[in-house]
Amino acid sequence: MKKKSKTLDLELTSSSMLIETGGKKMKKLLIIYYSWSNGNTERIAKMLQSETDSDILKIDTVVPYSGSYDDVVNQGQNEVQRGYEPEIKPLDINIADYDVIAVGTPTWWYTMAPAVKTFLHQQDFTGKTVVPFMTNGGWPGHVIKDMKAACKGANVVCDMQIQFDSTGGSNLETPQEQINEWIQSVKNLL
Ligand SMILES: Cc1cc2nc3c(=O)[nH]c(=O)nc-3n(C[C@H](O)[C@H](O)[C@H](O)COP(=O)(O)O)c2cc1C
Repeated sequence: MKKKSKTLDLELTSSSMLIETGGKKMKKLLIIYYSWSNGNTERIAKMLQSETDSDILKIDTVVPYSGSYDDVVNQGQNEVQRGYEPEIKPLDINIADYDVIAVGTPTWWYTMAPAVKTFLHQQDFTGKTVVPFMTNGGWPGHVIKDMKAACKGANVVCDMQIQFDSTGGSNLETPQEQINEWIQSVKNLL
């Protein structure tokens, strides 16, 4: 008797959950990004967050980059050339808890920022859907190709390149309409 009512409880819970989600089980989205210069990549990450039911997290290096913009451009070049992967701060999430992981990076010397490379190489993406997005100043290089190669096992979809101004500033060049279309395509995955 006791066992039967427990089963009924469970059935009621799952059917009310289905009603809440319009009869469709929603997939869980994590947005994780690195952003250094002006918060350009963070801006895009937050646009996606504002339109989705998602968790969002920023990647930080243990040792912060310091000096002038040009100092960091030079340091970044050196790190990219060496394939250096800086240590990143521990992340308060487990990607196993998510179905779709959107990963954002600025372009650093035609590839992803080194901190994002560290992150991608730390994870097991088997069975996950990964949405790579990047910002750049007009020289996108091979960021998306490199991100795809770094998250082995993932189903990589809806990749997006967003251009800001060529002086390394925060003026958005990609039309907002294109970004909205991309956000809609990510929503369609959920
Ligand atoms: C170290 C470094 C290297 C960069 N290399 C490139 C590049 O190869 N191609 C490009 O288009 N922009 C490059 N940029 C510009 C940034 O990708 C662009 O401004 C980006 O939107 C910054 O994003 P954030 O504000 O989120 O850091 C570089 C910037 C830095 C700091």
